Amino acid sequence: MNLIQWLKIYEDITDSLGINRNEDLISSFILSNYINSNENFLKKYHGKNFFIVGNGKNMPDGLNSISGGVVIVADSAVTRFHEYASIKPDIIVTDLDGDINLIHNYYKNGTDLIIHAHGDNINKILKYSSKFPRAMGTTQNIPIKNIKNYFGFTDGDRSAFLAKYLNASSIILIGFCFKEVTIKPYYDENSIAFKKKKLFWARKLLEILASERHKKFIESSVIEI
Ligand SMILES: Nc1ncnc2c1ncn2[C@@H]1O[C@H](COP(=O)(O)OP(=O)(O)OP(=O)(O)O)[C@@H](O)[C@H]1O
Ligand SMILES: Nc1nc2c(c(=O)[nH]1)N=C(CO)CN2
Repeated sequence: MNLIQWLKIYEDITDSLGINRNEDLISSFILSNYINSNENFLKKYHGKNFFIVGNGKNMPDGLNSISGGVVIVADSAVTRFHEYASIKPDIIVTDLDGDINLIHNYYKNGTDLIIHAHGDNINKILKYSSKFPRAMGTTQNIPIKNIKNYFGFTDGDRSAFLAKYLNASSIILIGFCFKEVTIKPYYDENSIAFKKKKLFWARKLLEILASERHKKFIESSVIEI
């Protein structure tokens, strides 16, 4: 995928979800003031095997498959990852929606952080991003200054696109369940419907990524793409 192809998909996603693309852009400019200006710290991950941990119900079933490699935990998946896994994530990819104290504790202990800017997390960026000065920033819109676009939409599929960008030897998805969304306590009917649409796009994007890697996308608690 290249940026032009991504921006076409992004247009389809934002149209289908009713997302304002200008607000996404404004959010990136705000985030760019708070964080690291380069991605050099990512070099150490080049060419490795990657395990991406999502927040599907089936996540605990897949955690045993992690052996060596780089572990990326997607946002709120950090809560059950902390409960069930005895290792620390190498990277957390977040739109600052997950447990901030837990994310900050991992960060203080060396976990790298990729913060995603979008139009619906501007308040969280203003409130929390100064706690993470060595984090990298991403956008789903046009990249600007120190804010990159590695492609992808939800924290989970964006993590997989980051692994692809880092030339991953293998990408294993754990805790990706497309049959049933994981409901957070504060979700109402509208947010459940919104989340289902997001997950639809996450799956579509992961299928595209799998086909770029000449892999067949087969749903299970451990998916290799
Ligand atoms: N069944 C599932 N329910 C929720 N997330 C899932 C599921 N299966 C896989 N995931 C992946 O886990 C990632 C982390 O979950 P999380 O609940 O933090 O979602 P999110 O992307 O931050 O969405 P939102 O900000 O809308 O809550 C998601 O981005 C998604 O890609
Ligand atoms: N504008 C906007 N962009 C997003 C959103 C969202 O709620 N609003 N959620 C995402 C992943 O969960 C990714 N991108």
